[in-house]
Amino acid sequence: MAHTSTAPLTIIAPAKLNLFLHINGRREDGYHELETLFTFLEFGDDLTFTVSNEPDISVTGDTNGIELADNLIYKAARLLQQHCNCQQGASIKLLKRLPMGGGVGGGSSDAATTLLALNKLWGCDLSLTELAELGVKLGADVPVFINGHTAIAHGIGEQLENVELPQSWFCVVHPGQHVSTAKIFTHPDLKRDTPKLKADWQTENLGNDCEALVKKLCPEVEKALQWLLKYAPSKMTGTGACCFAEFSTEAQAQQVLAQLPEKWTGFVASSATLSPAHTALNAHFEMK
Ligand SMILES: C[C@@](CO)(OP(=O)(O)O)[C@H](O)COP(=O)(O)OP(=O)(O)OC[C@H]1O[C@@H](n2ccc(N)nc2=O)[C@H](O)[C@@H]1O
Ligand SMILES: Nc1ncnc2c1ncn2[C@@H]1O[C@H](COP(=O)(O)OP(=O)(O)O)[C@@H](O)[C@H]1O
Repeated sequence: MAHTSTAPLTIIAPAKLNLFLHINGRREDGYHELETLFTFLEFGDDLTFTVSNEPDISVTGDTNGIELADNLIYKAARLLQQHCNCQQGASIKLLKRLPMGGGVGGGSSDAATTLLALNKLWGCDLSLTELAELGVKLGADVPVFINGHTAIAHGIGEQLENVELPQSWFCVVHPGQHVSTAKIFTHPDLKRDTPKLKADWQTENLGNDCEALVKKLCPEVEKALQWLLKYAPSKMTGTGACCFAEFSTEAQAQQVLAQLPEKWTGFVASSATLSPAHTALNAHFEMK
């Protein structure tokens, strides 16, 4: 049944990190075969949904110059509305914390949180599998945010194998450069020939196949990786530009963040096995 209250509901769109990212090959359609370990962070954008009985959809707040029709939040809402022939609409307000084009999946996470929240609020009642099938039309990263569990992704990122990892703390640094995912994936120098994982893989020794190319194209990424390396092993997430280091306590991660050069921004957050968006939605709808 549709949610009848029009009270605003705020749900997080969490960041993700790729704890490793291997590229195993390139398909004929240009997409790449990947193996990558996704974890969620307890840090992200906030989306506030107010449902209405008119079919209009608006997105306000920190839209950062993105046209409404291009905003992944708007695209996700329209896709669900059309798919379910839903007569209701929504106004959605965005509080942006995640750097755009930063490799922490902000746009994909915003899209996934929109699908998850409106599915409940409009009473569409699609399963997570159905939502993920809709979501992949918006981006290869959307299904992992719909699935909502720490996972290794195979295929182009849409085939998910849930895994359990101990909780860690991450210091994430954004070295101020925007990296276009499409530019990295179309670059002739990208490493695309890593063999598939063996059964006994260990996270610690696995890297990011985009890192060498992005370091060459974006010197600030190389500098951020070197800076973090003074404190702990450092890696880049996704196609960059954010870099991160892992710690066992919050205090250790905060100590590193406190030293961050002023020209960069960063944050500290713990990992979460279950996506904080799912946790928030489950808590809200169980209380109803
Ligand atoms: C590689 C990752 C790792 O998380 O990079 P980040 O974007 O997070 O940095 C993602 O899977 C990206 O997912 P997403 O950002 O949703 O990708 P899309 O919008 O579908 O595609 C952006 C561009 O990347 C290319 N692309 C994407 C995924 C993939 N497996 N192979 C590709 O070649 C597509 O050809 C497209 O030109
Ligand atoms: N709501 C949104 N938030 C962020 N980016 C968006 C959004 N809607 C569309 N985009 C577009 O998607 C691109 C990739 O965004 P993002 O997901 O932040 O990057 P990444 O996948 O590298 O983390 C942005 O450069 C922007 O043009």
